[in-house]
Amino acid sequence: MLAAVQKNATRGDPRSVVKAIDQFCRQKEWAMNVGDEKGCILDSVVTEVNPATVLELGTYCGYSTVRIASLLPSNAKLITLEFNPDYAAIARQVIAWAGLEDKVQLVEGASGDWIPKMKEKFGIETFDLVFLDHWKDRYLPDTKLMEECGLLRKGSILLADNVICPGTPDYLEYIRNSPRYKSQYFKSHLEYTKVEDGLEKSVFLG
Ligand SMILES: O=C(NCCO)c1cc(-c2ccc(F)cc2)cc(O)c1O
Ligand SMILES: [Mg+2]
Repeated sequence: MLAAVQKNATRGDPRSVVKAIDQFCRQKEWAMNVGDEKGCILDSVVTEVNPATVLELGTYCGYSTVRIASLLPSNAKLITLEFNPDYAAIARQVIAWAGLEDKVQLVEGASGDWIPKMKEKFGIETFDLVFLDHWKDRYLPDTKLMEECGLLRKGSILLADNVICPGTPDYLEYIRNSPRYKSQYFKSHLEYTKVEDGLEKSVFLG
C-alpha cells in the first residue's frame, strides 16, 4: 500500500494519497481503511464540525488521518492513537507523503493508557471530534473513559466506524440509550465491498 502511494500519489497532495490507497485496495488487496464511501460521510462530518481538536482512535495506515487532517483549519490539532507499531510506521510515512505531519500527532500505544494522559501530555482540554476506528471492543470502555477524564464537552461529536461490520453492539446499545447522547446512524457499506456497514454519529449533551 505504501509503495502504491509513493508510486501513484503526488507528494503534498492529500487527495491523491487517498485516491492511490482506494485504487490499491480495490484492485490489488483489500484493507481495513474506512474507504471512499464511508470516507465521504466522514468528510462531511469533519467539514460540518470544523474541529479545532480531533482524536482518532485507530490510525491503521493513516488513510482516515489524511482525510480528516486535509480538511482541518490551520491551527487545528489531530491526535491519532495506534497500538500496532507496524501500522504506525506505515501511517507516519503516508501522513508525511501527504504533507500533513504538522497537523498530526501520531501516538503509539494503547488508547486505555493514553486517554487519561491527554490533558497533561498534549495540553488538550476537550475534543471537538472523536473518530472511533480501533478495536471494536474498545469503543465502549474508551468512550466511558473519555467521559470520566472530562475530555468531552457539550456538543462534542463522536463518529464511530464499523458499528454493523465487524459491529460494536455494546457501544451502540449504550450510546443509543444514554440520555447523555443524541445519535444518528449513517447507513453505508464495508469498505470496498457490498456488505452493509455504517457510521454512528453521536453528540455529547454534557
Ligand atoms: O479491526 C478493525 N480496525 C482496528 C484495527 O486495529 C477493522 C476491521 C474491519 C474488518 C475486518 C475483517 C472483516 F472481515 C470485516 C471488517 C473493518 C474496519 O473498518 C476496521 O476498522
Ligand atoms: Mg474501520
